[in-house]
Amino acid sequence: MKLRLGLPKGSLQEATFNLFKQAGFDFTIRSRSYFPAVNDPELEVVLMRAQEIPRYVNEGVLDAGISGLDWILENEADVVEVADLVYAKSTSNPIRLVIAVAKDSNIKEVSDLKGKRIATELVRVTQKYLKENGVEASVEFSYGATEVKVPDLVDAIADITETGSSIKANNLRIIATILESTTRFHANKDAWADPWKREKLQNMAVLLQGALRARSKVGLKMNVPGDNLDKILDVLPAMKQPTVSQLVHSDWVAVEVILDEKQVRDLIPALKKAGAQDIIEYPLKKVIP
Ligand SMILES: Nc1ncnc2c1ncn2[C@@H]1O[C@H](COP(=O)(O)OP(=O)(O)OP(=O)(O)O)[C@@H](O)[C@H]1O
Ligand SMILES: O=P(O)(O)OC[C@H]1O[C@H](OP(=O)(O)OP(=O)(O)O)[C@H](O)[C@@H]1O
Ligand SMILES: [Mg+2]
Repeated sequence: MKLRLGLPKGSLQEATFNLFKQAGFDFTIRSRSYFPAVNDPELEVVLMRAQEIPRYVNEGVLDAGISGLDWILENEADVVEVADLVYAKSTSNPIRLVIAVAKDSNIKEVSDLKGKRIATELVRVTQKYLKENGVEASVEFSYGATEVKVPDLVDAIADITETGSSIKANNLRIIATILESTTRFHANKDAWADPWKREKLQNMAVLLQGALRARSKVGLKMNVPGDNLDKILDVLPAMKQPTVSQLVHSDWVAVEVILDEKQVRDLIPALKKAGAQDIIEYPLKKVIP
């Protein structure tokens, strides 16, 4: 038995391949081939556009796939969400589908879009949003490079923003957020109903989530004179349960803890001050609660 999996070409490709690698799935792409080789004989992988993956998952051509929530909604794909994977092209944050206008435009809010022209790759999602807000406007499909169409070709755009640099570079101003979107590991309903496929999907989800969770965390290990242990435990973040082990032939102990990487910069000097020595920090590949 094999699970047929669609992975995105384009914006999400590199980040997706990196995440899968960290999760233990290694892909090799031969040039121009859309069928990467993978080190898991239970997987059959197809590279496709993110726009189309939810549709093919919905239709059962693929058992499962990776794409953004934006394209799942745009395709009105009735799929099972196996895992919400919070990563995008260049960050680990959700992205936003926003409506933007030229900086000096007199369009200030959604109601000002009445009778205006809006270009977007996500026509249905945009139309639905305008309808919910009681605004009648003309929404036209854009193949991409949408930002450059304002103000000469259209009055506004609905486009993805991640770092904000495209909005800034094109002198645009955001007037509304239609949707926050993250990357979704989603499956076909019949595939989900198949016990073997469901278990495979769930196992993959654990590994993928574990890999993502590990990215913001590190391990910290140190040696501490037994007398200083209480002081050290006071410094360490309260909700953590450090592992304390006795060093052989010594009254020193080793303390080990997993914590958010962003805490480490303040913590290491404090630990040193409290008497810790031989402090090491190491990266983690997976964290499974
Ligand atoms: N920074 C980003 N810019 C655009 N899309 C992003 C970004 N980060 C994540 N995504 C997600 O990637 C998918 C975009 O893929 P899509 O195939 O529409 O375009 P693309 O990969 O950017 O290709 P193209 O270069 O033709 O625009 C969407 O689901 C979107 O949510
Ligand atoms: O906020 P930012 O980090 O700048 O990212 C958002 C930009 O990235 C995407 O463009 P893409 O590279 O897919 O090109 P496209 O416009 O041709 O789709 C998206 O459509 C925005 O233009
Ligand atoms: Mg794009």
